[in-house]
Amino acid sequence: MAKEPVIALSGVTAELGARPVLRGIDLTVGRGEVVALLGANGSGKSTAIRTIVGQVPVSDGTIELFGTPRRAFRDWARVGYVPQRTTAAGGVPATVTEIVSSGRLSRTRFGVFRKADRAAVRHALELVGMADRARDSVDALSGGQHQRVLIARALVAEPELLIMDEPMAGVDLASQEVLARTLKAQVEAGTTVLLVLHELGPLEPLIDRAVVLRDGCVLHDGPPPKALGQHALPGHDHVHPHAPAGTEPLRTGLLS
Ligand SMILES: Nc1ncnc2c1ncn2[C@@H]1O[C@H](COP(=O)(O)OP(=O)(O)OP(=O)(O)O)[C@@H](O)[C@H]1O
Repeated sequence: MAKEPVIALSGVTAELGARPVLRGIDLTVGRGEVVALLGANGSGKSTAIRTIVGQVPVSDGTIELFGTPRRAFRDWARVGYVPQRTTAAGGVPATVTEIVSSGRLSRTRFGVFRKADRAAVRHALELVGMADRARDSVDALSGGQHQRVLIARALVAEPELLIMDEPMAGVDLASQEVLARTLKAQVEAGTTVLLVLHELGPLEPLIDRAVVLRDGCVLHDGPPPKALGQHALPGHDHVHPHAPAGTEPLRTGLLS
């Protein structure tokens, strides 16, 4: 790859419990690239990105971030992470501003917020269209609004690399549009993006490359599938509407 790799996984294996979940993953994301990680439920997509951010230990292989072995990497302010959506506050009452501010701590000195940090929080909330909800409790938000707050939290440190786990899952259409627009602006500004998706959907125009996992292995690494959504991918269980009743699903896709 001509571009400097921002993420480089080589032969990565990982187990959860006794179960092998990643079985030798190679994955490179170059600077400025937008890579979608696709695959059926349970294929290991979340686990793959959780190894990158250090939440799942690796039993073999290597991971580098910005050319540095993950274990030695300390510059986490360069990385924005949006986990698979759960309640950010976990039942603890927190305001939208508090959640987003927590993403800025890595840029502060000893956690002291200066004017520029407060401006960054405001700006991140504006980017995702949530500035008018800044003082609200996150408990009062819809799923889509919640997701916008998590994305603002990831953007507020102005990361060079964004890693997102299913950012569009359970998100209403209005929020999907806001998120697609926000992401487009980030990509145009040169941010590198690795994101888990179930289908390309509204983000399709932004995706440079798709990596498809099956059973913890890379099945495809190349241009995103054309005819969009899951139908384009081999492994998709697909019954043709005109197929005779009782026909076995045609296994053409990767996603099911
Ligand atoms: N904490 C855990 N302990 C044991 N097994 C787990 C754990 N978390 C996930 N797994 C298993 O690991 C496999 C991969 O899970 P992972 O969440 O990485 O898949 P995924 O491709 O992201 O799926 P989804 O699209 O459903 O999020 C699955 O079979 C899952 O059941």
